[in-house]
Amino acid sequence: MKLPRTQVAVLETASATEPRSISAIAVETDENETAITRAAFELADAGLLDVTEETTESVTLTEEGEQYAEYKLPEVRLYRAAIEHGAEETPTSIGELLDPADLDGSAVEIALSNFARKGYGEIENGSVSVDPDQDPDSDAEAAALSAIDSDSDVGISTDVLAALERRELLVREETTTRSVTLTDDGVTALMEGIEVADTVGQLTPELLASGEWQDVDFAEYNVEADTETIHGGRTHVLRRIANRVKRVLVGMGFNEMDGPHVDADFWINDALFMPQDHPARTHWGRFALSDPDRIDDLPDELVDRVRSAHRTGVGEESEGYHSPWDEDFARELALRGHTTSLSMRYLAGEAAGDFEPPQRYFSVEKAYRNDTLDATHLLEFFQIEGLVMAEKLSVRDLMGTFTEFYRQFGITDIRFKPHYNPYTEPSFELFGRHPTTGELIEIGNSGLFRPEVLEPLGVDCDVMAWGLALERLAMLITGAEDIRDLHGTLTDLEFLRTAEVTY
Ligand SMILES: N[C@@H](Cc1ccccc1)C(=O)O
Repeated sequence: MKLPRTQVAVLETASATEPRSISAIAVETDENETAITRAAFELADAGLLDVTEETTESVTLTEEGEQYAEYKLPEVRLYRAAIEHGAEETPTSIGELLDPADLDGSAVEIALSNFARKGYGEIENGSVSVDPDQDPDSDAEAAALSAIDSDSDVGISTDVLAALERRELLVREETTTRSVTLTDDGVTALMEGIEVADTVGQLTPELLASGEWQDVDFAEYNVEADTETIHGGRTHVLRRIANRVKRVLVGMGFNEMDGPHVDADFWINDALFMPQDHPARTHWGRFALSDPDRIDDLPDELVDRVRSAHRTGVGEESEGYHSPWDEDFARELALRGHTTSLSMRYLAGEAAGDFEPPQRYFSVEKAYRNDTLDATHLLEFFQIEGLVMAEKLSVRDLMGTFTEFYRQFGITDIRFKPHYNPYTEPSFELFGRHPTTGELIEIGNSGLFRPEVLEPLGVDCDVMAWGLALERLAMLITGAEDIRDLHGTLTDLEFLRTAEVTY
């Protein structure tokens, strides 16, 4: 025999000798009672099961009933107080009895009417007289209340129950309990073996046309079943953080710079007073372009001033490198190794017109380095470039700006380490504490531009600047321990899907 799953479960849980309640079966089979009830009636129709119904009454005290169970009925309290006051001899005014009987408000009315109803005495013209032969200890209503209160509501007469119900001291409820017992046919069926019938997942035209739909068991929806997680489109973690960085910097009064990814070495390095034999300028460090491999249009006057800064320095105390300076090299094209090339173009008045202080600029753009790929280095990464041009700037301004910037991302533990850059003096590297490893990781580099950079550009005030790594900021924000989880060819999609960006 083949039966739907729930029916099989009911049959297997039912007994032939002892009625079992639907709710017990529901608990045991881990099904809901409605499904079990339906299955039980279907089995009863098939003659495999007997279903019996038993109606039981449950009685519960109302709040007032509970109160009286604890503090006695108002009429009983009135009777006791009256006896103590000697009201069996002389009628006592009600007023005098209220306090000793602990009655007030509506309880007074309740006490008086029930006192009279139960024949505890008489009330006339505001005075109470009692019948000394009454015994409130055997008050049936009081006894019933305490019996119900202590859950032993056996043997309470229906009259008393009705009276207490009228007084709204209790509520009566009828509950129907259904129990099942296996019939002989049920037992036989079980012994012969019952299989779980296949369930139909979808109603088809064929099922309808053949009438078969009436006999099949439809699968129930399981709204708690595990389902495949569907990942909707989502802005990349890094892009989200980049957007946030931009908003923060705009909020701090900065404008956004842009410029070429491929640029002349002049803007990437020479304008920055980077000696032409600096290791970062060798073919190991940079991605050079071969076609075209150089540009012609450089601002001639600036080229001359930069050449002279490199060769002999600027002003009185600056020396320069006293080495040859090759203009051809300065015209060579490469992917920018940092976005400080943009700062140079802006400071030179090349990009945003006349550049008078005060100015604040930033960019969140890609830089390219021929580094060795590892957990903290990528060949291309995003730099958060920034510059502030103003009359009087100090290291304090630099630190204050970083403190404020990182604070917006909830990062408060940042460290400054004196550093060397050919183009800034003083220079500082920045470190932040990784949230999961606890290690200090380098998050940026900064400083105040040297006169050898500023003078050729025609800038005669202070300029502080920095390059912060967006990916390192992202590591601090997301807890990523490997930069390659965030971007590159090995990104961990699961990490990106679930990464929490908190700030
Ligand atoms: N260009 C530097 C960052 C920097 C920019 C401006 C001033 C000082 C430092 C780097 O890539 O590390």
